[in-house]
Amino acid sequence: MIPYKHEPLTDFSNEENRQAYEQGFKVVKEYLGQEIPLIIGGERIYTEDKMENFNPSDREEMIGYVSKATQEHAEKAMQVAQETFKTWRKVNPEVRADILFRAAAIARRRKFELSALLSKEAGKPWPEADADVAEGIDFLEYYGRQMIAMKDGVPIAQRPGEDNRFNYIPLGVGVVISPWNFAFAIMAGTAVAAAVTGNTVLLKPASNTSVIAYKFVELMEQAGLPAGVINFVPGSSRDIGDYLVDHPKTRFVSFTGSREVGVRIFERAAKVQEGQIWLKRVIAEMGGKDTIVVDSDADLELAAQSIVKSAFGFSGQKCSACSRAVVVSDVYDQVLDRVTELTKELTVGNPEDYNNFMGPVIDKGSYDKILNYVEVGKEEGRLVLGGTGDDSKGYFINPTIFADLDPEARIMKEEIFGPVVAFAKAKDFDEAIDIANNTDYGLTGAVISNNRFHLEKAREDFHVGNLYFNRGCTAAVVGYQPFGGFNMSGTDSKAGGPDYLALHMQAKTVSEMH
Ligand SMILES: NC(=O)c1ccc[n+]([C@@H]2O[C@H](COP(=O)([O-])OP(=O)(O)OC[C@H]3O[C@@H](n4cnc5c(N)ncnc54)[C@H](O)[C@@H]3O)[C@@H](O)[C@H]2O)c1
Ligand SMILES: N[C@@H](CCC=O)C(=O)O
Repeated sequence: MIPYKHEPLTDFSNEENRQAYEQGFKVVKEYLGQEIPLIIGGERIYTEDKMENFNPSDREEMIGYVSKATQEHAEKAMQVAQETFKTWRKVNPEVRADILFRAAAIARRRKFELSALLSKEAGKPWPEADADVAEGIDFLEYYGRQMIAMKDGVPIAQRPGEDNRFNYIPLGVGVVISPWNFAFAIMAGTAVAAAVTGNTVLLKPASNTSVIAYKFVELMEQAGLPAGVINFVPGSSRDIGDYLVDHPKTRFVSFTGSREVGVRIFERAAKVQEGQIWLKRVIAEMGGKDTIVVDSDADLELAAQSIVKSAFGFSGQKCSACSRAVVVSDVYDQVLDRVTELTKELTVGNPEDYNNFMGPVIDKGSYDKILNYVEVGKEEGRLVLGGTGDDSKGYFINPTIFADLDPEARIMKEEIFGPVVAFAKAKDFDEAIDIANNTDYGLTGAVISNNRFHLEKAREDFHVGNLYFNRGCTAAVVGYQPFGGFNMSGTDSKAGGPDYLALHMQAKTVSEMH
């Protein structure tokens, strides 16, 4: 088996690749507006009540009509998953890994279709969609290899006449709850991390992006995943969210999403339900309020480029997005002016057009929430650019820059999850790091500096799970920059990292006396 290497991103300056993406749209158009079933134990179940998934760039275009799981369906899926676990847990880890490798190959062959679907269902510009699919392929390749590496456990101390073994075994039935913003990568990564380690899964994707999740479960079946290992239960979190989390047979919950929901899940999962014989494990990857710090001795062009790309890529709808720029005062105006200049060049429009850098935000709820924060920003700071939106056809918000914020301002502390960046001035580098650390989160951050001692200070004191030097604060690559945050950014797990699969297993010691 060749060593892991991340999936290369597509070069869209190449005409052939652009044509392949356009062809991807043609393939997607063949199944737009399809009815999407639940998948429980391999059985397709179509429900009367459905979610209407629309294109956030053009809400008249329906992506699919997705069946909604009820608590009865969730219960059926739980029973199927428990039964399947009895056999799946005993399948050779190398066989489980082979399924992931085959799934990666299938996804690679279909990557333009999958990316085109993300452009439609999640409003992702081509490069962002391509990166999302590439990351999903990376998770499949990386976790497959990780499982093989862990299959024989860890050597432990031995004594004459004794054979001591330390092996990892699966946990049981996992509820995997995924977000809409990395609708392929995170949904696929969290589901296969649970499955490849021998668990069975109830997958509840975000409602906005359930069609790509369905396509993924189909793809896993094509790769040979047995029925009942991943059960697809899209639906309203109001109807089945608590039910899945509270269920006494739920052994663990792997959640990626907002702080608010993550805290709710963490609290509910802590309660031992009637008939429950374990403490549920919760793996949570939550929100962020991420900062790029710019030092006085720094490449200011790099700083400006990094802020713009990290703040406005995918309309800032990333937990890793740069929503705060903290700049040392003697270079503040220069950096702010350059960021403003670069931002004016960004194109906003339907992401099906390759030339658009930014597409829409995901839905009306997000649109209204972000514009509400714009009004807050106008009270707290100086609006330098943007602050407007257009929801006549889709949910488009222009890239927005606020300046001269107090470090304690709301738009400096609360996750907006949109194309809004707030600038604050620091009197020196030490103060900049203090401001960077003043949120409840601890996900990503970046420092743009040529001062080695300042970088080393940041390495020690800038309290985020993913810290980057002299680059932007988004775009962790699986296996190279394991991803996950501190404090209210989650349970300190690191997706795409060497210890991630262990979170889905438990260690067993067996000692034989000869
Ligand atoms: N840390 C990370 O790696 C990471 C990655 C992506 C997104 N996020 C965060 O996710 C948020 C954006 O994603 P979102 O809008 O999908 O988040 P969300 O919390 O609204 O929803 C996430 C998932 O939880 C489900 N859900 C909602 N309420 C639930 C409940 N009561 N019980 C069970 N499930 C429930 C949703 O249906 C969805 O599938 C942002 O805060 C972002 O920072 C974090
Ligand atoms: N892992 C992604 C962020 C995921 C959250 O939305 C990145 O590193 O930019």
